[in-house]
Amino acid sequence: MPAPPAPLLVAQGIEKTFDQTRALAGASVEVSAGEVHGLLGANGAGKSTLSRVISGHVRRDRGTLAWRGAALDPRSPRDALSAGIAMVMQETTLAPDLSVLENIFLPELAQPGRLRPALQRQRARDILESLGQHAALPLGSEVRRLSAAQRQLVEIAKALAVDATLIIFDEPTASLSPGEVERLFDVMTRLRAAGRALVFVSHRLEEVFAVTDRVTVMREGRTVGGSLPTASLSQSDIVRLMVGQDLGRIYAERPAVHAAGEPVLEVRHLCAPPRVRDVSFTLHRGEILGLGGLVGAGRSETLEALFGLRPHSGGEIRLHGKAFSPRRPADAIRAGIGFVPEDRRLQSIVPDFSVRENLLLGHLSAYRGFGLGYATRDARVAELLRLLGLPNERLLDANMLNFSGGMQQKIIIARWLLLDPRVLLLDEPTKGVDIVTRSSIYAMLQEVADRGAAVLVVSSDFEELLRLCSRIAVVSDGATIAEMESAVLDEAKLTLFAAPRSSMAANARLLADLSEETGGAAFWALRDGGRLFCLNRVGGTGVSDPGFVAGATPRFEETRIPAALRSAPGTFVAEPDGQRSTLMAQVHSHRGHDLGWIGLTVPGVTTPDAATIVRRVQDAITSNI
Ligand SMILES: Nc1ncnc2c1ncn2[C@@H]1O[C@H](COP(=O)(O)OP(=O)(O)OP(=O)(O)O)[C@@H](O)[C@H]1O
Repeated sequence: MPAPPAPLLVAQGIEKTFDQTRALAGASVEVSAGEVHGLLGANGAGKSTLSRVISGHVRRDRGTLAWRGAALDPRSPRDALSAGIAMVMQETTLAPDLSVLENIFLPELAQPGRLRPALQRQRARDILESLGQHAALPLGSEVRRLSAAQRQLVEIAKALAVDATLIIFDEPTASLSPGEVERLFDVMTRLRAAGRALVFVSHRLEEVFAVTDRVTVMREGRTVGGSLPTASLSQSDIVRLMVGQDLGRIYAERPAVHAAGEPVLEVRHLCAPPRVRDVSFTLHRGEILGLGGLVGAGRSETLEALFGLRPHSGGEIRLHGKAFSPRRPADAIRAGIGFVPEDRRLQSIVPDFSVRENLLLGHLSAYRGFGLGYATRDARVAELLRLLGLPNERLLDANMLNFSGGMQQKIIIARWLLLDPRVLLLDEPTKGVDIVTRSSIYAMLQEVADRGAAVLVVSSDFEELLRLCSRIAVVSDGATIAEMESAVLDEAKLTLFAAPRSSMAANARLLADLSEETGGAAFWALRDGGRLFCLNRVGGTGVSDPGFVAGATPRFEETRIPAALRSAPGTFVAEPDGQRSTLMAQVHSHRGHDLGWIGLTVPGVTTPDAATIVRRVQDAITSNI
């Protein structure tokens, strides 16, 4: 990479204290045009505060800011915006009732002399075009109807409408699924190529390596490594800078073959409108089961229905073999179910309460005084302190807000552990949590499962699902479409299963058309080492396995590996029976994920035409996923 040009922004020795908390104690960062600069650090290191100082949301106490070589002193976000600095926050600041277009041009700065609506529309289209996202946003749609990823795109377009040169992204990937993350990275890469400077805050180190050019690492409010080229660093270099010590393995070793205990929670065809249509899975004693899928697929709503927060209108839930229909959370808690929701701040913590009070909250709501005796309870609290890595019992009386997001999350999980739950439901348990805390949360969950609880984890982080969970059930558009051992899955296969129903149905139709045109049998298969799993097979008579079309669970069956795949992929190869030949062609998603193979078995001798048709289907599938 060529040496970056003179820095656009230089922040030096920034200090900031909130009440008692010293958030920044000498933080510095330099950002140049045309780079993606990672801002890293453990929870509470001061990344957000530094970002907010630069973008005018927070006033610094001490230190200097320079922008294009001149002193900068933003007193408000508007000041920073007029200099060309914008921030895309974790919680978007959009007006939900206004349209996409109205939001993009909401800042007065974006409307010099007030652009006429037609011009606004054209300008918004140009901006989205420059991001390669012209089709991604309906300009007239109300922002409340958009997905998290679309709202983020509106924020970016809003920054570009005022021609921001520096855009700070504060944990932009926390609520996105892998495909959406890649799309965001594509947008960021285009912004960088256009000469803009980007600051990227993230706890996911694989993302940092994927998208940043340089990184600045913070610890306890200070910069401990400034503008280091990402390519010169390893993951352990970064962790060492972040926490001052090495971190062992992040994920505990999963047993290769899961010895499942008896079923604890059996969910059959659960329907909980509007999102959950047909969710089925079985959760066993002592296992960690993942519920994977895209944001909006209905996973959180499934957990809410199981915890009595959302009524279900159909299907069956069985707990320890008995029908279970919770009407309110207290029903679920009494039945031994704990729930860690996605939004810590809104749904979980009581900010003004102490850690002790927050810990005991589940206990109180479940038992109203008839639970554990004081002595037992205090002994359990002491044990939990050890599990939490809290050094000092006095911290129990500290206010919850004194702790970083990661520590708050551990306290919320511990709240449920105090009740010895038989089932623990967790929604995105490591969202916004740094790598060190994440690793201790994984260890906590493993310990809970080892003690015999059944753990159900919703996560959009596919790597986390694959490494933490022994099995994964994938939900797509409100229905489970696969439930299998993590060992036979990888990120690409999860991506394939999680794809929206509409694109999978379109793919099944493509296979059906292929069968019809060639008079053969088309199928889609995934290779796993020496085995081939057939996903859906479409025979000459039409769709024989209607899985993806009808919304039923597709059979995911092991099949023999055709000669075509063993000897010459991409060409027709005669089958051993001498009657048929098969062609196997690899399919990728448009983002390059390996999606396995499509195969076509045709009677007799083949014509080159069939191969051309296969290629057409292959391309069509690629653009669908
Ligand atoms: N408005 C505020 N009032 C009081 N304390 C605050 C405020 N904002 C931040 N802090 C505290 O300042 C410290 C640094 O917080 P900051 O959010 O900047 O860290 P961070 O590195 O962005 O953390 P995370 O990765 O968890 O987002 C933390 O101890 C936090 O509790």
